[in-house]
Amino acid sequence: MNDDPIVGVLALQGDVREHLAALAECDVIARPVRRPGALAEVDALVIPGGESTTMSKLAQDFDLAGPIRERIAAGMPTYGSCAGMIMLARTVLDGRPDQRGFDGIDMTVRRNAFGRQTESFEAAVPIDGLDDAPVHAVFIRAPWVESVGPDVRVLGRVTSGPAAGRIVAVQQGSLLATSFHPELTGDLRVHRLFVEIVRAATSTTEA
Ligand SMILES: NC(=O)CC[C@H](N)C(=O)O
Repeated sequence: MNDDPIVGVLALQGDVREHLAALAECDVIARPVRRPGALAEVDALVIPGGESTTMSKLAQDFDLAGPIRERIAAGMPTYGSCAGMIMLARTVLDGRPDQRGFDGIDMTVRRNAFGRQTESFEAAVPIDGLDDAPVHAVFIRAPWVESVGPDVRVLGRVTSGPAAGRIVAVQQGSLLATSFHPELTGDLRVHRLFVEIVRAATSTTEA
């Protein structure tokens, strides 16, 4: 029954198509989620990169903010990349005062943290659990994680340059977040890692 979990991609704004394409290659059923009815049908959710302030507003306009928060609190596996990481954070620095996330991961993130001169850059980032080679990480006006709570596992940090040591990949239970955009590179390992998390979570709840 769990052979093909249904993984939704929050489709309000951002690079939705790229995540749907990456997930479709990972042996799951990938679907856009734009309405509460579609959310109710998915086992897991991906929150794409884009602009967190816009996503926050649209989530409220589309009556998805409350239901997503509730599903996450109830254990729905969720992966956020870039703006999606911001939406999953408990605390956001340099956000808009009215922006509201889904309160998933016990962490503080800083929006647009890498600064103007390094708005976009690429770096090799070793990720815990993906040990064969570092991930080629694409950062676009990305957040970094300033601090994490005791239940959050740090999976990856920037290894060189002025931002060396900054946390850019984390996991808390079935919640995963990266500052960067694996959906843009064709490297499916982060999506596969998430699908493993989804399979583990759905098999325990339905066993
Ligand atoms: N590429 C991205 O997702 C950028 C995130 C954006 N800076 C935000 O605050 O939401």
